[in-house]
Order: sequence, then structure tokens, then C-alpha cells
Amino acid sequence: MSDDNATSCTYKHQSLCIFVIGASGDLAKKKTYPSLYDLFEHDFLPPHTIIVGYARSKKSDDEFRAFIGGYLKAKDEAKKQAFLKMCVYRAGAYDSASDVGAVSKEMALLEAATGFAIKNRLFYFAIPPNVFVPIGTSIKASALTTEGWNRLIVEKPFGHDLASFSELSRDMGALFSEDEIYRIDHYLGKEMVQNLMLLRFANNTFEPLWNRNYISSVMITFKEDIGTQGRGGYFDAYGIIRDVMQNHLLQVLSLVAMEPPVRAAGANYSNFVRDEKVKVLECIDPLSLANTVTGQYVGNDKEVGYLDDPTVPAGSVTPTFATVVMNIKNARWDGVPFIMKAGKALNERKVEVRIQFKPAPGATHMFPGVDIPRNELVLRLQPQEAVYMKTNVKSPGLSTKALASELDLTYHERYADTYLPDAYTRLVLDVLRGKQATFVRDDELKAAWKIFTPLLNEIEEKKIAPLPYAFGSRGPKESDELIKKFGYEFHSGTYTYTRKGSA
Ligand SMILES: NC(=O)C1=CN([C@@H]2O[C@H](COP(=O)(O)OP(=O)(O)OC[C@H]3O[C@@H](n4cnc5c(N)ncnc54)[C@H](OP(=O)(O)O)[C@@H]3O)[C@@H](O)[C@H]2O)C=CC1
Ligand SMILES: O=C1O[C@H](COP(=O)(O)O)[C@@H](O)[C@H](O)[C@H]1O
Repeated sequence: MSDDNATSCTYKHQSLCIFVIGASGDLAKKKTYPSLYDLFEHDFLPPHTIIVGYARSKKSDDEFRAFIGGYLKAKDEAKKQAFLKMCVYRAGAYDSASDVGAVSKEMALLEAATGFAIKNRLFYFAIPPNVFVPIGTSIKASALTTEGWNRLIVEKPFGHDLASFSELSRDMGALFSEDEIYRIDHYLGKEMVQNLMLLRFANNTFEPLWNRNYISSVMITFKEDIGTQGRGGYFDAYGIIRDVMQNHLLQVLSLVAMEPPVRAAGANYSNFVRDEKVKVLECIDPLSLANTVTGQYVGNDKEVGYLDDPTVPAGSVTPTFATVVMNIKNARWDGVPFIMKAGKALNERKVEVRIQFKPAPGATHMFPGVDIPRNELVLRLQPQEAVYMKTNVKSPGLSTKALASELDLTYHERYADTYLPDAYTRLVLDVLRGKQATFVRDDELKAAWKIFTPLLNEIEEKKIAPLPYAFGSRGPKESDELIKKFGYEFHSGTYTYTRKGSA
């Protein structure tokens, strides 16, 4: 969560030099530079910011500006040109302290020219993890500022399992301190994820019910309606569990399930929040195949299947879909299934948290013969952020039937003119402000890998074949059977959402 000084730029009277490492790559052009531009356009970057792109391929400043310029969504062309003027590009090797040092010296001259005594440096690692340590070593040897702060943004994947994570963490920890490292999980920058703590802890209507006495299950669903689209080569080494569950969805789960932090805003709150996230993750047993369903999509006459992607190895058994069920063994949640479901090539694009409540006590006796669905609180992260509570009311008019309706807060209607920045924009701003609450701490990742590594090992060692599901379907039917077994009740046909323009 950001502070309320949300309208001003931080460190106006200090210089800022941003090193984008891997500047010629996909992430840099699609996310890093657009988010930096967004911050610049909204006056969140200090006026004398210098942005230097660094990668192996050779390009002139102008070639580089033309390369990233096409990805900046600018309302104001003059502002875009001013931003591009701040951007330079230098080529060099990642494992060369002398290449990195030469760029650092050149930047130091520009920093000196700003006249500010405090000179801060931000290093954005838009590179694959095998390069983290070589470039980190070069930066440590020759590019850190001694006259301000040094901060490092690193991107997932943070390891492949518990062992590889521990190795990476040890090597990075030898180079940089924990308060210099900002491990980005872009889900922590999404509007509805940032909303979770306020919604839970600032409403007396929710928090008293937020436990095993009232809630029967919590389901976190991630659905994409596209396949791997030529990225199968990358995806095949990870699979859906590593790609979105161990990181994005587990981050959401920890915010839904954690105990209230000592403070969630104000001075030094970052570690209070992260302490609670770690505690709740430590209460989850490692996953196993018994509570898991995996799937892989197959093609139809319109769409190609996963194995038809030429970048996917023949006969791959990598899951593109998974449902897992977790139990959080603490006083608040023991016995409440936390269901995580994620898949590519499904029937829709949607990410949501669905909290299903226990049946209203005595209601079936009081209203004999009336079908009364369970209440559900749904937080839709995308598309179109919304919070709605599926609530039973009397059917309007002369009828006495129960009707499932909703108390509905749909963001694009209620806050029609509000600027909702991209997740990356919010997170980079948090780094500039030194707010680490929205970044993943080392011990959170360790706890996350402890939950998932046994399952991943079991799947890989036993070469478990994923169940086939059709492109454009809801995934394998076994997933519905699993969640039904854990008490999730789907009320078919009792509810339709009819408002015009709904998602
Ligand atoms: N403010 C707004 O914009 C609002 C919009 N709506 C919209 O109304 C529609 C209905 O909403 P809602 O009832 O919440 O959601 P859905 O009807 O889409 O789904 C309800 C839940 O049941 C699951 N489900 C669907 N089919 C089956 C099945 N055959 N067996 C087991 N489980 C199943 C879904 O899982 P799965 O995702 O896997 O299919 C989902 O978790 C949605 O499109 C929603 O976005 C509703 C209220 C407010
Ligand atoms: O990290 C990843 O996330 C995206 C989904 O992000 P979203 O913001 O579009 O929901 C996913 O498509 C990709 O496979 C994964 O690597």
C-alpha cells in the first residue's frame, strides 16, 4: 500500500540514476520503460533523472529510443520526447566489472552535473535469473553509489525449487542486503490486491466473519483464454504451478489469510506486513498429488493444442492447468480448504478470489422448499476490478421466492474517472519511496517453495501425465470433482448477472 503523498514525486532534491539491465529485451520494452514513462508523465520521477539502458547488443542512443518509443503510451508527444531524451543506452557484458564500471563513471559525471549532494541509484534487473549473480557482482564491484541509496529490482523466477532458490538467495545475499533487494511480483501491484488489507481490516462487516466459523472455502482462480502462443519453450521448463501459483496466487492467498499486521501504513510498516505473510505460509502443509489435479490443453479445429506448439518438446507432460487444495493449520483457518486453480487456454480471462460462506443456520427450516445458495464474496482482480457479495433477497414483487442477487462495487462504474495505474508503475514508485511491503522477502519465498517443491518433485519424478482438456473449456472435469469433494458448492442456474455492460 502506498502512502497518501501519492501526488508528489519523491527525492526532488536528490539525483536519481536508473540502470535498466537487459534493456534490449522483452520485459524492458513491454513493462520497465512504459512504467518509468508513466511515472514521468505523472511527475513522479525527480526532474534530473537519468535512465541508462544496459545490455549486450550494440545500439546507438537514437536506435534505442526508437526501439522503446513505440511501446510508450503517451498522451502528450512533447512529454514523450522529453522522457526519451533522459534515456541513453550502453552495451557491455554482464560479467564485466570494467564494462559496467565505465558506464558508472559516465553516469557519475551526469549525476555531478545535477549539483545535488545525494545521488541515488536504482538497478532494474530485466534479465533471466542466470545473469543475476554475474551482473550483481559487476555492479557491486564498480557501480554502487556511496552518496545515496542503492536499490535493486529483481524479477521472477526466483529459483526453480527450494534448492535452487536457496542457492540464488545465498549468492544474492552475499552481494546485497535484504533492504536493498526488491523482488517484484507484479500481482502485488494490482489494484484489488492492494485493496485487500483495507477491505479486510478497515471494515467491521468483514473481519469478524473472516474465519473457519463462517467461511466454508476460499477459491483463488486464474484463467487465461490464450495458450502459450509460441512461448511454449519458456513455459515448458516451468509449467503453470511455477508460472503463476507459487508466486502470484500464493501472494494473494497470503494477504487473504494472514493475521492483521501491527501496522499496514506509516513508518516502517513493510516488515510488519511481511512477517504476517510468512507466518501464515509457515502454517500450510507441503502439497502432494492427493489434493491436486493437473491438465494440459488439446487443440480443436480453431486453436492449436499445447503439444502442437513447435517450441514445446514432443510428448511434454508439463501441466498448463492445475487445481490444488491447501489447509492452513492455524486457529483461524484449520479445516477451510484454500483452493487454487490456474490454467491457460480456458473459456475466459479472469482472476478472482471467491470466498464461499457456510449456509445460513436454520434458513432451510424457515424457508421450506426454497433453494438458498451460499453467500459468496467475490474480489475480481481482472478484467474490470469488482467486489461483489452474492446475497439472498426476496424476489421483488408478489413472489416470496429467494433470489440470489449482489451487493456490487464495480470499479469502472463507481470510480469511472479514476486513474488506475499499471501494477509495474505502482511498484516502481514504491521502490523509489523505499516501501518494501509490496515486494517479496527472502523468507516468504523460502516458505512458498517449501509448500510447492514436494508436489513439483512428485509430478516430475513420477512423470505424471496431465489430464487433457479442450482449448476454450473450463479445464478437466476432475478439477470440479476435487473442489466438490472439499465442500465447494456450485449453484447452477440460481443466479444470473444481468446488468448492462457487465464483464
Ligand atoms: N460487478 C460485476 O461486474 C459483477 C459481475 N458478475 C458477473 O456475473 C457472472 C456470474 O457471477 P458469479 O456467480 O460470481 O460467477 P460464475 O457464475 O462465473 O461462477 C461461479 C463459480 O462457480 C464455478 N463454476 C462455474 N461452472 C461450474 C460448474 N459446472 N461446476 C462447478 N463450478 C462451476 C466458477 O468457476 P470457474 O471460474 O472455474 O468457471 C466460479 O467459481 C460472472 O460473469 C461475473 O463476472 C456478477 C456480479 C457482479
Ligand atoms: O507472470 C506471469 O503472469 C502472466 C499473467 O499476468 P497478468 O497480469 O496478465 O494476469 C502470465 O500470462 C504469464 O504466463 C506469467 O509468466
